[in-house]
Amino acid sequence: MKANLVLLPGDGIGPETTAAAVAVLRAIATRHAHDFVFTEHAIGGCAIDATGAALPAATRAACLQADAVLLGAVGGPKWSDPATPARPEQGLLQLRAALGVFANLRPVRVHPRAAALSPIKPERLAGVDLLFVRELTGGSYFGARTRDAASASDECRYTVVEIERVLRRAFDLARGRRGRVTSIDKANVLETSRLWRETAVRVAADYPDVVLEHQLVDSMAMLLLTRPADYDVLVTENLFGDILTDEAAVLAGSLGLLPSASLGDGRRGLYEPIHGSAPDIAGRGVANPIGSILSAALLLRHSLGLESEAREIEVAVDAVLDANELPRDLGGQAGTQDITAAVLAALAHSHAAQAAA
Ligand SMILES: NC(=O)C1=CN([C@@H]2O[C@H](COP(=O)(O)OP(=O)(O)OC[C@H]3O[C@@H](n4cnc5c(N)ncnc54)[C@H](O)[C@@H]3O)[C@@H](O)[C@H]2O)C=CC1
Ligand SMILES: CC(C)CC(=O)C(=O)O
Ligand SMILES: [Mg+2]
Repeated sequence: MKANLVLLPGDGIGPETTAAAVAVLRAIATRHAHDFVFTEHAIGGCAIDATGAALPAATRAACLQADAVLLGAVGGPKWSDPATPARPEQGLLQLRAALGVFANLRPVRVHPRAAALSPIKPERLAGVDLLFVRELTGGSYFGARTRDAASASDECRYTVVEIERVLRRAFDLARGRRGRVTSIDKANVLETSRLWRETAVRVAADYPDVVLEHQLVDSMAMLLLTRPADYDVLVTENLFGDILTDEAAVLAGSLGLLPSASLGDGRRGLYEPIHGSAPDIAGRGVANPIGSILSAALLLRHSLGLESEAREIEVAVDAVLDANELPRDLGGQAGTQDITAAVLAALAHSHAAQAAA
């Protein structure tokens, strides 16, 4: 298969973790005779430095032409001064909107090796297999902002169309899983959440085979850590999903492990680990690349339809953790390149085993 893949390494650890994911994609391409053409573009702080814009026109145009986009992370202290007019994070929001990727899938699985390092009791982690579906192009990240000397505001606005399409995506995904959707809102206070809940009830009528429950976001934040195995698909608005998924990383053992796929109506997607640019460890070769590598697996699955290649990567990552080859955020000594080399070795091992069979 020929595929045009745009790489946006971005800032901080983004270039380090993206290089790891690209090495894995190249290995998969070689093994399966796929023709993946990689083109790199700037986004975020590095793009501001180079062009003055967080999402340069050339980057935007390339992404709109791509089969899929793989992003590292954006942002960092250099561009965080409140007086800075261009924000790296704004470039990412603009890209998500331009691509129309309204559904951000964030799977959370708990590998036993990582679970042993989680602060959560092991018996609570048994069987945890979550899929967050976070609304990605609406809500307070995209509402009008105001600021004067004495006050500031961020509008949170949702249309029925925006809510319904992401809920339908969650219900569709639940059908291929354990058939349970938990819709998370703050309907006891927020009008957007009341609209969200009403819409969820209406959409659920079209999915009699899927069980819908509602959960208020504050208690959900607690239940996620106390009863994580009780949940299947969790769907929520942009801000709540951003926060709850970083919290869910505690279940998995580290923020560095979790991937994401951002999808719209078509096959083109934006793939990125859920973590940020981690300026505290950038440039030291210690970032955990697994979130990026697993995002590459999601790219193969969702944008290119290469399910078995995606599974190969996921199995290889599991094999590395099984072998106790752990990055520093999981208490080990392995650097970014060590983990990358270990995943490539696990892939080569499985390819050799397949060839011998
Ligand atoms: N998608 C994106 O591009 C995102 C960008 N950001 C930006 O990143 C910058 C830093 O934000 P923070 O709040 O510090 O969040 P962060 O996710 O970058 O880091 C939080 C903590 O997790 C650690 N961490 C994150 N990824 C890791 C990895 N792969 N391996 C090992 N440790 C890892 C970091 O070292 C840090 O201690 C900010 O400018 C923020 O706006 C934050 C989240 C998402
Ligand atoms: C715009 C991003 C920095 C927001 C974020 O933290 C995320 O999408 O995970
Ligand atoms: Mg986040």
